[in-house]
Amino acid sequence: MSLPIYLIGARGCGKTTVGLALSQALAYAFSDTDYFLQQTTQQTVAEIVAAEGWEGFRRRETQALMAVTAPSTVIATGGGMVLAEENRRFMREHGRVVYLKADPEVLASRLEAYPEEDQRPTLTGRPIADEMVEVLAQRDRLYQQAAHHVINAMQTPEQVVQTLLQTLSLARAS
Ligand SMILES: Nc1ncnc2c1ncn2[C@@H]1O[C@H](COP(=O)(O)OP(=O)(O)OP(=O)(O)O)[C@@H](O)[C@H]1O
Ligand SMILES: O=C(O)C1=C[C@@H](O)[C@@H](O)[C@H](O)C1
Ligand SMILES: [Mg+2]
Repeated sequence: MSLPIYLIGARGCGKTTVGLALSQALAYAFSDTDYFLQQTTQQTVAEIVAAEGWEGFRRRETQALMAVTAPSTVIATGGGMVLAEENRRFMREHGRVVYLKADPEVLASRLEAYPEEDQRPTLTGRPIADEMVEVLAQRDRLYQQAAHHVINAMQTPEQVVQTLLQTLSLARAS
Protein backbone atom coordinates (compact mmCIF):
# COMPACT_ATOMS: atom_id res chain seq x y z
CA MET A 1 0.00 0.00 0.00
CA SER A 2 1.16 3.54 -0.76
CA LEU A 3 1.15 6.71 1.28
CA PRO A 4 -1.81 9.08 0.94
CA ILE A 5 -1.36 12.10 -1.33
CA TYR A 6 -2.64 15.38 0.12
CA LEU A 7 -3.49 18.23 -2.26
CA ILE A 8 -3.31 21.67 -0.69
CA GLY A 9 -3.80 25.20 -2.01
CA ALA A 10 -6.22 28.08 -2.11
CA ARG A 11 -9.90 27.95 -3.10
CA GLY A 12 -10.18 27.30 -6.83
CA CYS A 13 -6.70 25.85 -7.39
CA GLY A 14 -8.31 22.54 -8.40
CA LYS A 15 -7.77 20.24 -5.41
CA THR A 16 -11.16 18.59 -5.89
CA THR A 17 -11.16 18.57 -9.71
CA VAL A 18 -7.57 17.43 -10.16
CA GLY A 19 -7.65 15.18 -7.10
CA LEU A 20 -10.46 13.06 -8.47
CA ALA A 21 -8.72 12.70 -11.86
CA LEU A 22 -5.39 11.86 -10.19
CA SER A 23 -7.05 9.17 -8.05
CA GLN A 24 -8.49 7.59 -11.19
CA ALA A 25 -5.10 7.68 -12.96
CA LEU A 26 -3.42 5.99 -9.98
CA ALA A 27 -6.33 3.63 -9.18
CA TYR A 28 -6.38 5.19 -5.69
CA ALA A 29 -9.40 6.02 -3.54
CA PHE A 30 -10.46 9.67 -3.43
CA SER A 31 -11.54 11.73 -0.40
CA ASP A 32 -12.31 15.39 0.02
CA THR A 33 -12.40 16.92 3.50
CA ASP A 34 -15.08 19.47 2.52
CA TYR A 35 -17.27 16.72 1.07
CA PHE A 36 -16.63 14.51 4.10
CA LEU A 37 -17.79 17.31 6.41
CA GLN A 38 -20.84 17.98 4.29
CA GLN A 39 -21.79 14.28 4.36
CA THR A 40 -21.14 13.68 8.05
CA THR A 41 -22.86 16.87 9.29
CA GLN A 42 -25.49 17.12 6.54
CA GLN A 43 -24.61 20.82 6.48
CA THR A 44 -22.86 23.08 4.01
CA VAL A 45 -19.72 24.99 4.98
CA ALA A 46 -21.84 28.16 5.19
CA GLU A 47 -24.27 26.46 7.59
CA ILE A 48 -21.49 25.10 9.82
CA VAL A 49 -19.87 28.55 9.95
CA ALA A 50 -23.20 30.23 10.71
CA ALA A 51 -23.82 27.81 13.60
CA GLU A 52 -20.31 27.39 15.01
CA GLY A 53 -18.15 30.16 13.54
CA TRP A 54 -14.95 29.58 11.55
CA GLU A 55 -13.38 28.27 14.75
CA GLY A 56 -15.92 25.44 14.87
CA PHE A 57 -15.43 24.70 11.18
CA ARG A 58 -11.63 24.56 11.61
CA ARG A 59 -11.98 22.15 14.53
CA ARG A 60 -14.17 19.84 12.46
CA GLU A 61 -11.78 20.16 9.51
CA THR A 62 -8.88 18.81 11.60
CA GLN A 63 -11.03 15.82 12.61
CA ALA A 64 -12.02 15.28 8.97
CA LEU A 65 -8.36 15.26 7.89
CA MET A 66 -7.59 12.48 10.34
CA ALA A 67 -10.75 10.53 9.49
CA VAL A 68 -10.10 10.43 5.72
CA THR A 69 -6.39 9.63 5.95
CA ALA A 70 -5.79 6.15 4.54
CA PRO A 71 -3.22 4.41 2.32
CA SER A 72 -3.53 4.65 -1.47
CA THR A 73 -5.87 7.63 -1.23
CA VAL A 74 -5.77 11.04 -2.89
CA ILE A 75 -7.08 13.61 -0.40
CA ALA A 76 -8.37 17.00 -1.55
CA THR A 77 -8.18 19.27 1.48
CA GLY A 78 -10.07 22.47 2.24
CA GLY A 79 -8.27 25.69 1.30
CA GLY A 80 -7.68 26.60 4.95
CA MET A 81 -6.35 23.21 6.06
CA VAL A 82 -2.81 24.57 6.40
CA LEU A 83 -3.80 27.27 8.90
CA ALA A 84 -3.32 24.88 11.83
CA GLU A 85 0.25 23.82 12.51
CA GLU A 86 -1.16 20.49 13.72
CA ASN A 87 -2.66 19.84 10.28
CA ARG A 88 0.53 20.80 8.42
CA ARG A 89 2.58 18.44 10.57
CA PHE A 90 0.03 15.63 10.32
CA MET A 91 -0.03 15.74 6.51
CA ARG A 92 3.76 15.85 6.17
CA GLU A 93 4.15 12.93 8.56
CA HIS A 94 1.45 10.75 7.02
CA GLY A 95 1.87 11.23 3.28
CA ARG A 96 3.12 13.23 0.32
CA VAL A 97 1.87 16.82 0.27
CA VAL A 98 1.49 18.75 -2.99
CA TYR A 99 0.74 22.48 -3.25
CA LEU A 100 -1.31 23.38 -6.36
CA LYS A 101 -0.08 26.92 -6.82
CA ALA A 102 -1.83 29.58 -8.91
CA ASP A 103 -1.89 33.36 -9.13
CA PRO A 104 -4.70 35.16 -7.32
CA GLU A 105 -6.13 36.55 -10.60
CA VAL A 106 -6.50 33.03 -12.03
CA LEU A 107 -8.12 31.72 -8.85
CA ALA A 108 -10.48 34.69 -8.65
CA SER A 109 -11.64 34.26 -12.25
CA ARG A 110 -12.41 30.56 -11.64
CA LEU A 111 -14.34 31.36 -8.47
CA GLU A 112 -16.21 34.25 -10.06
CA ALA A 113 -17.40 31.80 -12.75
CA TYR A 114 -18.55 29.21 -10.14
CA PRO A 115 -18.80 30.89 -6.72
CA GLU A 116 -20.57 27.97 -4.92
CA GLU A 117 -21.23 30.28 -1.99
CA ASP A 118 -22.64 27.49 0.21
CA GLN A 119 -19.23 25.82 0.15
CA ARG A 120 -17.17 29.00 -0.04
CA PRO A 121 -18.73 31.64 2.19
CA THR A 122 -16.70 34.84 2.25
CA LEU A 123 -13.57 34.79 4.41
CA THR A 124 -13.03 38.54 4.54
CA GLY A 125 -16.26 40.21 3.39
CA ARG A 126 -14.34 41.69 0.43
CA PRO A 127 -14.89 41.05 -3.30
CA ILE A 128 -13.43 37.73 -4.51
CA ALA A 129 -10.48 39.27 -6.39
CA ASP A 130 -9.38 41.30 -3.34
CA GLU A 131 -10.01 38.39 -0.99
CA MET A 132 -7.83 36.08 -3.08
CA VAL A 133 -4.88 38.51 -2.93
CA GLU A 134 -5.29 38.90 0.82
CA VAL A 135 -5.69 35.17 1.49
CA LEU A 136 -2.64 34.21 -0.58
CA ALA A 137 -0.54 36.90 1.08
CA GLN A 138 -1.35 35.24 4.39
CA ARG A 139 -1.23 31.59 3.34
CA ASP A 140 1.29 31.12 0.52
CA ARG A 141 4.07 30.73 3.09
CA LEU A 142 2.03 28.06 4.93
CA TYR A 143 1.28 26.13 1.74
CA GLN A 144 5.00 26.19 0.86
CA GLN A 145 5.96 25.09 4.37
CA ALA A 146 3.57 22.14 4.36
CA ALA A 147 4.35 20.93 0.83
CA HIS A 148 6.85 18.35 -0.32
CA HIS A 149 6.21 19.51 -3.91
CA VAL A 150 4.85 22.67 -5.54
CA ILE A 151 3.02 22.29 -8.87
CA ASN A 152 1.89 24.94 -11.35
CA ALA A 153 -1.93 24.73 -11.18
CA MET A 154 -2.45 27.25 -14.01
CA GLN A 155 -2.51 24.52 -16.66
CA THR A 156 -5.47 22.45 -17.83
CA PRO A 157 -6.61 19.84 -15.29
CA GLU A 158 -5.19 17.09 -17.58
CA GLN A 159 -1.79 18.80 -17.66
CA VAL A 160 -1.81 19.25 -13.88
CA VAL A 161 -2.51 15.52 -13.46
CA GLN A 162 0.40 14.65 -15.81
CA THR A 163 2.74 16.97 -13.89
CA LEU A 164 1.63 15.39 -10.63
CA LEU A 165 2.22 11.86 -11.94
CA GLN A 166 5.72 12.80 -13.10
CA THR A 167 6.58 14.61 -9.90
CA LEU A 168 5.33 11.85 -7.64
CA SER A 169 7.04 9.04 -9.55
CA LEU A 170 10.32 10.99 -9.69
CA ALA A 171 9.97 11.48 -5.95
CA ARG A 172 9.51 7.73 -5.43
CA ALA A 173 12.56 6.91 -7.57
CA SER A 174 14.88 9.32 -5.73
N1 LIG B 1 -6.70 23.50 -13.91
C1 LIG B 1 -7.89 24.11 -14.03
N2 LIG B 1 -8.15 24.88 -15.12
C2 LIG B 1 -9.33 25.52 -15.25
N3 LIG B 1 -10.34 25.46 -14.33
C3 LIG B 1 -10.13 24.73 -13.25
C4 LIG B 1 -8.91 24.02 -13.01
N4 LIG B 1 -8.98 23.37 -11.84
C5 LIG B 1 -10.20 23.67 -11.35
N5 LIG B 1 -10.90 24.46 -12.17
C6 LIG B 1 -12.26 25.00 -11.95
O1 LIG B 1 -12.20 25.88 -10.84
C7 LIG B 1 -13.32 25.69 -9.98
C8 LIG B 1 -12.83 25.29 -8.60
O2 LIG B 1 -12.18 24.01 -8.70
P1 LIG B 1 -12.12 23.03 -7.45
O3 LIG B 1 -13.46 22.95 -6.79
O4 LIG B 1 -11.49 21.77 -7.92
O5 LIG B 1 -11.12 23.84 -6.50
P2 LIG B 1 -10.68 23.50 -5.02
O6 LIG B 1 -9.22 23.72 -4.95
O7 LIG B 1 -11.17 22.14 -4.64
O8 LIG B 1 -11.45 24.64 -4.18
P3 LIG B 1 -11.96 24.60 -2.64
O9 LIG B 1 -10.78 24.92 -1.76
O10 LIG B 1 -12.99 25.69 -2.54
O11 LIG B 1 -12.53 23.24 -2.36
C9 LIG B 1 -14.21 24.64 -10.66
O12 LIG B 1 -15.20 25.30 -11.37
C10 LIG B 1 -13.26 23.90 -11.58
O13 LIG B 1 -13.91 23.40 -12.73
O1 LIG C 1 -9.96 28.68 1.94
C1 LIG C 1 -10.72 28.39 2.88
O2 LIG C 1 -10.55 28.83 4.02
C2 LIG C 1 -11.83 27.45 2.61
C3 LIG C 1 -11.83 26.68 1.47
C4 LIG C 1 -12.87 25.68 1.16
O3 LIG C 1 -12.24 24.51 0.62
C5 LIG C 1 -13.69 25.29 2.39
O4 LIG C 1 -12.94 24.44 3.22
C6 LIG C 1 -14.11 26.50 3.17
O5 LIG C 1 -14.95 27.28 2.37
C7 LIG C 1 -12.90 27.33 3.63
MG1 LIG D 1 -12.37 21.40 -3.13
